[in-house]
Amino acid sequence: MRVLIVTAVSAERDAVVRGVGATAPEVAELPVPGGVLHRLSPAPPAGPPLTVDVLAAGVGPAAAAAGTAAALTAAAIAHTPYDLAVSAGIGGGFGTARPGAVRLGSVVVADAIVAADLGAETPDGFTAVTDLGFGTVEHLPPAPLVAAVAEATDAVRGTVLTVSTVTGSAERATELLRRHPRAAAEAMEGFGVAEAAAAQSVPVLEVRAVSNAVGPRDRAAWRIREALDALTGAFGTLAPRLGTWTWTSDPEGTGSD
Ligand SMILES: O=C(O)c1cccc(C(=O)CC[C@H]2O[C@@H](n3cnc4c(=O)[nH]cnc43)[C@H](O)[C@@H]2O)c1
Repeated sequence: MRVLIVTAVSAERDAVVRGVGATAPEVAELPVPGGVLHRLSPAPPAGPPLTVDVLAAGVGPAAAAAGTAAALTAAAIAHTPYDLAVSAGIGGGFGTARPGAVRLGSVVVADAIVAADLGAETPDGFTAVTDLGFGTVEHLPPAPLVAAVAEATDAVRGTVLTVSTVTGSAERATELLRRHPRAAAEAMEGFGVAEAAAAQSVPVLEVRAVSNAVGPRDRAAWRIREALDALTGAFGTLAPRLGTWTWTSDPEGTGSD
């Protein structure tokens, strides 16, 4: 079982490596085009041997897609393809101020990965590329895997939006929630990882630890340290179990929000 975990920045990669490394020391740093894979081999309680590679590919969906594609392709050429690609990092949580909503420091597992700003502005408002007849705006991680990961890590399940611009106003947050009522979090890379994975028929997962509320920009209120610690905790819990879970991918990679 081989798993590729893609983060945006090195602080997120290091948080994931600390979590996975709780049950396995890092065994290698391997160059891939545009980055370095940090390889770990956690011992699963059962099942086949597990290799986990962690890559910081850069901020935004384009960097995420480029880094993921490079790593997946290098592994496929070496006849050691990955079984799963994971987008991981911190993210903004929707409705963090509401009772019962996603809280700072909590973990979100995506049951849908949605490109929220891939489309066109029209006189009638935003139109997704799919409504213009192009491509896709959504990828669905395998439901059994999402359920297993959410249960193991006590995570919230919901749509995770991918945006190229961090939301900075209450109006934008409200508009995103109107279009995506199941949105639990937003980040900037999940859809890029998912597009690259889908191109090679590799299942995808997205795991986010909530560092801030989606809404009016208040960088001083971001709780990055707490979110990185939550990310470490989540991957410490789920990494050794990855090899014990089975899942089937959604061959269409599409669905409704
Ligand atoms: O300043 C630091 O120490 C630091 C440490 C780790 C990560 C960061 C980042 O700024 C990561 C950027 C990354 O975070 C995601 N993110 C977080 N909150 C949001 C949000 O509200 N909306 C969209 N994206 C968010 C995003 O995926 C970025 O790539 C800093």
